[in-house]
Amino acid sequence: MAGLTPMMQQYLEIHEQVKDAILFFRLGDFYEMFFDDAITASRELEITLTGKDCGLEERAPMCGVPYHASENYIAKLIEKGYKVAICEQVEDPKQAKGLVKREIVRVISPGTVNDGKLLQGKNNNFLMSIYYNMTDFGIGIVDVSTGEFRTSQVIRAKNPKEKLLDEIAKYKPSEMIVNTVLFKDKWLMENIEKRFDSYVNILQNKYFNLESSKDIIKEQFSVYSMTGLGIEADEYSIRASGALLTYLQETQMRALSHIDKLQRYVVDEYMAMDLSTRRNLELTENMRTNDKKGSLLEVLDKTQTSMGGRKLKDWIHQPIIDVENINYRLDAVGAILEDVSLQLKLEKDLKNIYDLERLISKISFGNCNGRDFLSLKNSLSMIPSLKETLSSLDSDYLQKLNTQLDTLEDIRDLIEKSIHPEPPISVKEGNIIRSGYNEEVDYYREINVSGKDFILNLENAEKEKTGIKSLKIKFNKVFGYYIEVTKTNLDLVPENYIRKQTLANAERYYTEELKDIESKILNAEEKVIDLEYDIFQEIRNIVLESVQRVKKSAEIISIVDVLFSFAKVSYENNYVKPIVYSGDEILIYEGRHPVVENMMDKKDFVPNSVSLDCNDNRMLLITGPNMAGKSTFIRQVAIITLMAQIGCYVPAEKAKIGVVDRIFTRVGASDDLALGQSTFMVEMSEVSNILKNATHNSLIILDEIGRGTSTFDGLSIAWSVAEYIHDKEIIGGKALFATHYHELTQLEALLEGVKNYCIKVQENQDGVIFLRKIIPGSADQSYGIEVAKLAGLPEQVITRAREILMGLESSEDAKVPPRKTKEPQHPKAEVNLFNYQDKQIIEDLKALPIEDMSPIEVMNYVYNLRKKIN
Ligand SMILES: Nc1ncnc2c1ncn2[C@@H]1O[C@H](COP(=O)(O)OP(=O)(O)OP(=O)(O)O)[C@@H](O)[C@H]1O
Repeated sequence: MAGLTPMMQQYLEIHEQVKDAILFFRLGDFYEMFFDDAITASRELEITLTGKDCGLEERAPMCGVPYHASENYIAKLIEKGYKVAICEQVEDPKQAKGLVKREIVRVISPGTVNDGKLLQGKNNNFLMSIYYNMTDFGIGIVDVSTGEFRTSQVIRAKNPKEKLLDEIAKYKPSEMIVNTVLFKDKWLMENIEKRFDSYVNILQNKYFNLESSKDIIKEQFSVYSMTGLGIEADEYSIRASGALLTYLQETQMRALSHIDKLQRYVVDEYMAMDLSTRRNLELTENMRTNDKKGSLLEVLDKTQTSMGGRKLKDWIHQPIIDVENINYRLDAVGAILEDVSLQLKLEKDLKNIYDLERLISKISFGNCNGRDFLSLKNSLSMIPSLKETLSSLDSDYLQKLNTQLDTLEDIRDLIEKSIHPEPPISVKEGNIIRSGYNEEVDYYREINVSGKDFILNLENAEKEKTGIKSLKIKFNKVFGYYIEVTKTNLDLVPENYIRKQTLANAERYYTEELKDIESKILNAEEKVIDLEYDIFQEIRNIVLESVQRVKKSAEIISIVDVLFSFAKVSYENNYVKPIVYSGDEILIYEGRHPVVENMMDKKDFVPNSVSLDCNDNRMLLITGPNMAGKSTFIRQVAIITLMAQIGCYVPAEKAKIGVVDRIFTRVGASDDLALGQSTFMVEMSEVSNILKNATHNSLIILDEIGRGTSTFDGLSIAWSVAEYIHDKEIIGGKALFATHYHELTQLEALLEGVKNYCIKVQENQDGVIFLRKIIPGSADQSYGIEVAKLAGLPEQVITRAREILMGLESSEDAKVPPRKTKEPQHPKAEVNLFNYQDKQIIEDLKALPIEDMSPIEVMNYVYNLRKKIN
């Protein structure tokens, strides 16, 4: 723009490259923002907005943040959903003639944060790309902070949209990139945007181009063809991965060398779960607070390393279905459990290992310092001991892992002998290379040290020579070394002193000798800092050649850590090894809910057994009063099954688990008002998803479906859903069905696979006592009023409710009995429950051949009747 200052012109030109980001423009010790960015940033970060002369009549709005504190500010903007482009000075401002060269070095978006404040407390930070074409899809996922890159594809799935949502739910990425076909799919986009708190970028088709994707994949992973990665036949994986890499290259600018391995996985090799099942079972987050507290993850997480913590979360979200692999894991847990002293030793070894995955990516990115190298060395030093422990454990899996575990002694020794034991934070301050590693560094350091001694000696000599006792040799950045003499001693100053500066009370001088020493010292100081920096970079490059080895060891350590965690939690909570096999049965003897149990005194939790199969016991109908423990029981069956399938021992006395391919849950009123749907609508969509996707091998958990609508509608729906799931021709999977509709218990007599169970309560004169024990049969009462009493409803309301209930249960025409209290303001208490007077209806009802009618016919009749009387 004409009239603009050159710097402002440069600013605008650079901003053109990243129009959608806030540009952090490096100016000395600050990042400055101008124009609209400044207005946005000052508002969002609550920092002062000023103005800068930009060559135009009006000053440009401007605000800035100090470089050293920028991480916090960037974190804040990313959290609020902005992208930030970092623009650095690429030449030394002191050396530059005219305008300093600047360029964007990185664009940070929610999915590409690699370290710093935003990652604190976060287990992962996924960026996901999706290539979707209505029937198939491919995905690529990367955790930029560790460099882990995965890809998969699903071809001609029965319900590709649901399957895609399941995969997104597995990772809950911070950011997604999607192709235009997906963007145009209104239903999918709406669900993605509403269900996931993710930043969505729509990329043009060229990003997903097959040929250019292959090229960029080959380049990134150093392979000659897709065969080397095992994805030659996976067109959709290639497209999604290609787009992901292109996007990363465009935004990250700097080397992505830490992303060096592509992991292909097959979606169907894992148990599938949709987002609401993950939420309902509170796998990694508590449903109400959205944090780890109160989740299965919290109970199982005894990992000692951050890598192990991430791996555990990954395993919980991806239970496996391969029986052999599950048993491999279970045997390993057993081996660790068997020997308590080895378990303790393992804990100690693991505890001292830092996050190798993040350390190595920090080193790849170049934002590392001497302390990171020391952490790396200290962690690697633990590997020999870890190997020794593993070799004593009697498990094929652990032995296999141990043989693959590289001790990386060469790297450890290199760091040991080269890096200073107490390096500073900055790599440009010196003191980063250990003495004795490099002769040149030692030589200059010696000059530096002895030079400072020379200065002291010179100071003493000059004091003696001149007789000025207060004479001092000092140093400052502007003048270097100088001799300072107070005004009272000026007459003693010898002739060879050359004046440098006059102060109010003193004069400053230098001598030829002082200058000589100074130049030696300063040169040596500068030299050694530069030299140390170069050597540090050389060491970094050597370490980088072993990135793959470090990552492999990190992966193994993370797996060992999870297995250790399973053993520790099983030991502390008395979990047992389940028998996992590929049959139909789920038999749990005296099972417990791991999270509910953990929240109370353990002895107070009442264990319960279950027997499910795909024949006579394929649908268990659980009735029982409110608060009896129905939801806890049915969820615990799902959680125990899931725990077994991730390779963990289970909270029970005995368990035999036939692996399931999916767990479905429809639990309680998880109304999603944010989704703009009513409670009932959400419930029905979830049920619909179950009915469309469940198979013979699925485990289905239904908690009070139909509750969100009128009793008859709800009962009819619950009834027909139960029939549909029970039907072997359609689904025939294993199901647990908790309900308050006592009418449903009639199904036991009608369908061969249905069994009734209820939860025992005891009555006494004060109300009910919950025994929490599940027994065969159906509950006779719902005890809703007793529970309401326990909840503290006023006595008057409770007494009146009992009266009404008795009236409803006893009187033929179900009238609400009159109130005994006199409350004149209110309408008369005598209300006809159904408000029907029509004698004919009563006659019809009396004549109804109810014994010959099926329950559905009865319900339809009642339903129509209700319509009539309304
Ligand atoms: N087996 C058990 N042992 C001990 N306490 C239990 C057990 N099961 C459940 N509880 C306790 O009872 C509370 C209520 O359980 P839950 O929500 O499962 O009941 P519910 O029958 O589903 O109730 P509602 O029908 O009102 O939803 C739980 O929060 C837990 O504290």
